[in-house]
Amino acid sequence: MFGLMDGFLKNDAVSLQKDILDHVEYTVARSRFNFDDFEAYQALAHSVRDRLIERWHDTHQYFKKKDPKRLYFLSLEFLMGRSLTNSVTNLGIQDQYADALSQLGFDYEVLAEQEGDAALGNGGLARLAACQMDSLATLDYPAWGYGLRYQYGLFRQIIVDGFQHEQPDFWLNFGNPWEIERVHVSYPVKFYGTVEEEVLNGKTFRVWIPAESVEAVAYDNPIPGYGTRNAINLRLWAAKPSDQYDMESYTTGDYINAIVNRQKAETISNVLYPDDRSYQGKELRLKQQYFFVSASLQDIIRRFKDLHNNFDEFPEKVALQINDTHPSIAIAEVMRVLVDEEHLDWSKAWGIACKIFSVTIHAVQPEALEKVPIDLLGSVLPRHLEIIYEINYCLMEELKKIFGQDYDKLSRMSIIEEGAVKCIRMANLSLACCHTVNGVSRLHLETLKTRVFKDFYELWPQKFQFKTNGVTQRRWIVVSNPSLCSIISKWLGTEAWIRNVDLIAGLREYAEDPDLHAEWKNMKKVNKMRLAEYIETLTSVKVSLDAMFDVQIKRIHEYKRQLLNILGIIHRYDCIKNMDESDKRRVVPRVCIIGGKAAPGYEVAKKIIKLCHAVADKVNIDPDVGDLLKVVFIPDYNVSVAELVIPGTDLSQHLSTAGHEASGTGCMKFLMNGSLLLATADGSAVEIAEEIGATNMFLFGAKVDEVPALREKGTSLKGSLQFARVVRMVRDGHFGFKDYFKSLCETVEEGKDFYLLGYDFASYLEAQATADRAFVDQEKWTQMSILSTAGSGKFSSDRTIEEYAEQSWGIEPCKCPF
Ligand SMILES: CCc1ccc([C@H](C)CC(=O)N[C@@H]2O[C@H](CO)[C@@H](O)[C@H](O)[C@H]2O)cc1
Repeated sequence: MFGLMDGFLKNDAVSLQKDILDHVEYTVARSRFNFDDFEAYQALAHSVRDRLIERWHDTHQYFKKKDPKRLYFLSLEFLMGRSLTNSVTNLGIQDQYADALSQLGFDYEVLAEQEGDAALGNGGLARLAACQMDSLATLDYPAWGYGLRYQYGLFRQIIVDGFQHEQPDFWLNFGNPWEIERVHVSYPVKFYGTVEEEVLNGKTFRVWIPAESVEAVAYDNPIPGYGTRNAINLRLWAAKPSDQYDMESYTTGDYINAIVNRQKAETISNVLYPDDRSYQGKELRLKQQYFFVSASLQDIIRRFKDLHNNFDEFPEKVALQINDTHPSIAIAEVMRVLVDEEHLDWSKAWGIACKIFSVTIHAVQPEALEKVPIDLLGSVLPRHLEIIYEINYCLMEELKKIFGQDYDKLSRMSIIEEGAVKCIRMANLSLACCHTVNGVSRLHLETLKTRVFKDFYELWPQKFQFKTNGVTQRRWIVVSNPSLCSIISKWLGTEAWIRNVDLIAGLREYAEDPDLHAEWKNMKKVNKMRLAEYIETLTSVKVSLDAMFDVQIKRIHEYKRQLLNILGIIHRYDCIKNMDESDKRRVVPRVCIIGGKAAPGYEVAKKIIKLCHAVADKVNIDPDVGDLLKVVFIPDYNVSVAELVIPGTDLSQHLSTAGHEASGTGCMKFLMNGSLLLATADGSAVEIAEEIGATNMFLFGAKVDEVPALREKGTSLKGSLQFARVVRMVRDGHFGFKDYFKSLCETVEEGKDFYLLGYDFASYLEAQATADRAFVDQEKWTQMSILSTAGSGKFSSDRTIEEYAEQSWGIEPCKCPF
């Protein structure tokens, strides 16, 4: 029903052809008789964009009419990936487009490959934000996403002789059909300067006299919901020189300098920080955070004031979600605007701030929590520093009333961190203000309650909640695994699961059905063939489809223990080398696939990437091993690569030391696609085991409450003999680069093995052996695979968003009727 008649634009194949050819001629400006695949893609994208814009307009007209409470989702990162196929799928016109294009002599898949990824983020946090936008739109919530329009996304990973090199990702080179530049939606953002005292009818006010102004211009990215007319907005800000010419240099003919200064302004939003580890207190990073926060709040308050003139109503109309502490300067900015510009008194303003803000923390390691040096904040945002001091003063006064002279606790809870470099603890600022503090899995919240934010939890237990992460089944099944999508719809007898994924549990009753098994195995084979072709094209390694495709794809981090995976591979290789032919016949062939980017300055992570290549170079050419074991590092891992690798995976690995992965979302995508999980009981894996049954996955390793004691043990903690042997092989140069890998081996030496690779190695090998045995019985494996998909419903971002809407944001669906 929906999709055929779409506003004014028709979606029958002939109309689509006409629109595409019109865009070839009038938008891409190529003759309709001579254009290449990329130009065809651009024209196709613009014809889809037209249909998104119609829905965007209708949705926002309707929101304006209904004036519902809106959610504003502030995130410094959105990892959107490609938009074309996701958009036509959510518009429900994929088939019409495929027909229209084939009649024009084009293959839809070929054109879809022309699109580059929008990689405006690092990893989990960023992709989660993108999945959540898809669910917010599909569930008809009146929501806006706000972020930065980086000109350079996450670097391209180029591998040269096994080493990672970073290449700038200038993704806007050929323009971006998925955005609409809103030249009229722009706001000045101020920086630096001083704060003066001003008296106004007897009342003294603090007035910020900024020294620099940069213009923020909006770029709108329509986000279509699936199976609804609603399309919400992701508004990304780009910095432009403000039109206030500094006439001074202009008149002195120092024209060039004037232009250079103007250009300097633009750099604020230019590049994404590629580091998802610790916060380095960089000035540009702080300016990026304040730039998008200030522009977003000016936009939000302008929209509120269009229909309201009393800030008492603000909390009823606005919910502000900050994605980790990166946008938490927004708290000080709201106080500045309400007190300095709207002249509300402090406590009233604070009351409003505490009603509108909620935060989600995505990290476990205290060092990932942001601390801004006071000098830096004082120079870039002098008035905000004053406000944060005032907020901290009120907090300390409140705590003194409760905890008296317990100065240790007061100094732990203070927003101001004394010490060599006095800092602002952005997490404590967020906790002091936000009405809800969310963890991203049940286990993560326990860690926040008992370790990271213990003091605050004891003071405000009601603020602490968890919203277990989720992923959108639209992109991660319907778009990336169409053959699985049709199997599910066929056996459930409906497509309703795409909007209501709890229905997917209906597959359970067919988990042993031989016909479903046959279709399921064929689906996996088709996806493995696609992956095998991709691997051969990229790495010229030929892999056998009968092998188990074993995958670990995520950012490279010591706590994610890609090194444990590689040491496990070396063990497997070593065993095969020492086998006789009869033993070899019982070996379950494996293709071990690893992929992920290392933060440019993260040396240990880069060594792990090199070691993976060094092992691959040795194993893949070893005649004694042949097809029994292949090792592949997939370069430049990103959203589109994940969409290709995940459907073709038999076994996925999630090896974080228990207590270190806040949630993990890759595991959920593998689960939805019927790949079995080999994992530690960490983050969301614990909840996955509850949903599908621990016997349908391969759990191993120390449990979260065992880790601290094991670490205490230090040198007395003996790794297994096998572990010592494989580390020795690396140290002795078995894979070359002896000196280069020395420090890497030292990270897992007894007494220094912080992430417990040695301790967990034995149970890891056991879990791997159990997986081997399970894989031999293909019917058993297929049943476990079907039960994995059937148990994945909980891990849809739709469930996550519904929980946030009901328990944190207090927003209701607002479905555009026409
Ligand atoms: C300041 C630099 C920086 C940038 C990004 C981050 C992110 C919080 C890191 C991140 O992506 N965390 C991941 O978030 C996912 C979504 O909630 C979780 O599933 C992962 O467990 C968590 O590591 C930390 C530090």
